[in-house]
Amino acid sequence: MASQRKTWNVKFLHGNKPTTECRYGLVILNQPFSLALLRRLWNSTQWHCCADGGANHLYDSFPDEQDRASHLPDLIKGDLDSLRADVREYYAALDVPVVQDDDQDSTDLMKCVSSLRTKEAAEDLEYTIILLGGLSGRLDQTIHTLSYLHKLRKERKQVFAITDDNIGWVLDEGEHEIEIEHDIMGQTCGILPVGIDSTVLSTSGLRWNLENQLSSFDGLISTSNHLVPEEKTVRIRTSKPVWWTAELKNISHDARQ
Ligand SMILES: Nc1ncnc2c1ncn2[C@@H]1O[C@H](COP(=O)(O)OP(=O)(O)OP(=O)(O)O)[C@@H](O)[C@H]1O
Ligand SMILES: Cc1ncc(C[n+]2csc(CCO)c2C)c(N)n1
Repeated sequence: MASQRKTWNVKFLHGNKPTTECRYGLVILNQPFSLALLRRLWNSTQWHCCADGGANHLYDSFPDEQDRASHLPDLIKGDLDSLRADVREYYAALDVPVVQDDDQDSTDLMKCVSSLRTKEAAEDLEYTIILLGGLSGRLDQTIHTLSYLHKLRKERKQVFAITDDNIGWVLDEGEHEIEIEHDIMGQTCGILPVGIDSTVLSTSGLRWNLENQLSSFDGLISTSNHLVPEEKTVRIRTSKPVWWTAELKNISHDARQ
């Protein structure tokens, strides 16, 4: 097993501006999301990109024109089969780059990440990627998200997928410390052996912990596990990459929205 230990914090869920040394990129996918979640993730990221029809959701999120115009994405990219004509015209008129890539062997999500790679190479920086959406809805797209983040772990330090219900990401083989934001995360969580034959898991900080236990799609899977209110850190050791997911609390009644 690799001897790396990684620390994860998800403070960006609070919607605060990131500190200058961290770079965050938001990729808005073609899925419904709450305005409350969008605002938080928008505020905590420096680069904003819409995957094709993701721009429709961004546009529709802001009925107020001033609000809409102050949330312009840096890029809209995809094969553009989902982007509405009125949305395209609106953003193009405000000089948002709308890039059509007709490749039918890659998804619009992949096309956005490809543009971020180019930007990163120019800036000599790595961005933490936050996907808004991708964990529910169409099963083929959902599995694509699970698979794509599994692959991206080999080239990137941090990629998160976030919906109104969940946050999830891939824990590569090794040791992980996850800082829990109890005010935002709900109690339910899971460790999912997706894309691997099996893994050996040890955990602490959960309601039901594992101690060198084999987990596989065909066997034990830790679903419906619970975070413990007293525990600020969850530790997970895994011999193969796994998906970690935690439920999010409903933030749409937040006073700031
Ligand atoms: N129903 C969905 N469930 C989960 N993720 C989705 C869903 N629809 C879209 N996405 C995500 O949003 C991105 C942009 O959406 P878009 O509808 O433009 O997809 P696409 O890549 O053109 O795929 P398709 O042609 O199969 O719809 C997708 O690449 C995918 O990551
Ligand atoms: C084996 C195989 N299966 C499906 C597709 C179709 N496809 C995959 S990504 C994509 C773009 C979606 O915007 C499309 C149409 C393919 N090319 N190859």
